[in-house]
Amino acid sequence: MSQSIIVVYFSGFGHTQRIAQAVATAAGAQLLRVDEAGNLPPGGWEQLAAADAIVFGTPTYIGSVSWQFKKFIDESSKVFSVMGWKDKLAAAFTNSAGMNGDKASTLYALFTMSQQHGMLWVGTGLLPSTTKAAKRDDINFVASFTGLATTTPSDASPEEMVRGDLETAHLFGQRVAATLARLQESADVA
Ligand SMILES: Cc1cc2nc3c(=O)[nH]c(=O)nc-3n(C[C@H](O)[C@H](O)[C@H](O)COP(=O)(O)O)c2cc1C
Repeated sequence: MSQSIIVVYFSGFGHTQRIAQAVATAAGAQLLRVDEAGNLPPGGWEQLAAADAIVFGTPTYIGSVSWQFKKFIDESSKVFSVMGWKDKLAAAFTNSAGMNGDKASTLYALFTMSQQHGMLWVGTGLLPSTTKAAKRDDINFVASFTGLATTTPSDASPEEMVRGDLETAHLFGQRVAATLARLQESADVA
């Protein structure tokens, strides 16, 4: 069975967009950008309705989702009212400047949103790199499990983003696609 995965994201300055691209490439997903006014392009809601999995991505701004992404989330209440995303897979990522930066607040907000929609959550499933020998370029150096968390120094361009974070994004995208494939295989057998 073919699978349709959408990575819907907002990015103010291009950093979260780079993560979105890495996740989408690895997942074989389409990208859908929430614009500066918090709107989807024409046909965006229909694309989401047709998807089997939706990966949500936003920078962390003042400890939570950007207002543009929050507007998109609030507008999804129309979908909620008919349980339009029920049983689709959901996953999320966020990028911020601080190693902690309260990224977890953003991921929990997205998790809560997904559960209100009745979606099925996929975490990172990646071991963290937490030993004395840990290096910044290691996989899941940020040690996030609920969703993908990446860190970009506040003065770094999108081109200067950490290679290990981009590789972690790649593995995360692969996990979403593999989870969806397993779910669809079980549905085919049943
Ligand atoms: C309005 C605003 C608020 C921010 N708040 C936080 C924050 O709470 N925690 C953090 O670690 N970084 C914070 N940052 C830094 C951004 O998360 C960081 O620059 C990120 O890479 C921006 O991603 P983008 O280029 O996709 O917009 C903030 C940046 C802005 C512009």
